[in-house]
Amino acid sequence: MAAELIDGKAIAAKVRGEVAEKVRAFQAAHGRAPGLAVVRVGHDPASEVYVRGKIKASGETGMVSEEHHLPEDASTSEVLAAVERLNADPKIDGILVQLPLPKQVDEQTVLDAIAPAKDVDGFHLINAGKLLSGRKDGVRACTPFGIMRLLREAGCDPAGKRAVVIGRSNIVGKPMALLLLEANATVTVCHSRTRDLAEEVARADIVVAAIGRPELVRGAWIREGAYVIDVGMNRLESGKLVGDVEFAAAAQRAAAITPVPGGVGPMTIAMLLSNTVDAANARIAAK
Ligand SMILES: Nc1nc2c(c(=O)[nH]1)N[C@@H](CN(C=O)c1ccc(C(=O)N[C@@H](CCC(=O)O)C(=O)O)cc1)CN2
Ligand SMILES: [Mg+2]
Repeated sequence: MAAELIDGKAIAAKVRGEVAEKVRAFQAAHGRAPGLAVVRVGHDPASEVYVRGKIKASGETGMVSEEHHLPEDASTSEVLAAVERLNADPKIDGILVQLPLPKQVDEQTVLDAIAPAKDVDGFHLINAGKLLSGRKDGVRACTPFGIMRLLREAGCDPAGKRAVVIGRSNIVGKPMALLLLEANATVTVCHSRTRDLAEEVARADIVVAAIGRPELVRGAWIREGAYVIDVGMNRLESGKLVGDVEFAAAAQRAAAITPVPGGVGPMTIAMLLSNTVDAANARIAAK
């Protein structure tokens, strides 16, 4: 393997250390720890694991966290009522609603009900709009924000580079493209209808794959010396977890690449904690 491995686990541990330092300072100044509330609806097994990870990691930084679990058949109004209670709770600085939600729940209505100042996932329309309009005071979505940190730690300055983002979801692809643009990259967003994905990828100095198709991005497409970030998490029938990039072949050509697992995933949780302590400080400053 020629490429440097971008170790998301190690970088996430470093971010958590920085967050713990900020939590100590917050506690000393305000006599309480920042508070995070996680709303989980139903019994999605992966969500159970991720939420447990979020609660555990927040506790390890010294934050206070609580999980609010609603039944599988909860209505949009019931989820909204839980969010409203948390919006009004002065001990809570950050709220997130774990996705996906059961199909009867209107996801965007729920996300837009979270007070923007407590929206530590950065999915509220106001925070998405602030990112779009170049405002620095909004909350940035955790996965793309974590990827910007991974690139920085790998020594990649996106300014002037060609970046290709594969995937156009609201939680990864679109905010990723905007963060790369903010960092002065020349950004192309590709998706399932892109005519020649191989050609687009071959031109890219930075590739962010977030399309959810196992090993769609072939190693031979990667430009020599590119930075490759794999957001994909695809569980094969064999039980093996693979990304959206053909890892071994891509690593022969890339300058640096993230593994799956142990790349982007751990950063999502670390950046959530970072957003929460920042939200706690911003709420105090706004009083
Ligand atoms: N409200 C939110 N919902 C969801 C988000 C989100 O950011 N906010 N992102 C994903 C799930 N997610 C966090 O919530 C998440 C996914 C994966 C990982 C992770 O560390 N993955 C491991 C591999 C895990 C495995 O073996 O299955 C890794 O990549 O190393 C962390 C967080 C959707 N929902
Ligand atoms: Mg729905």
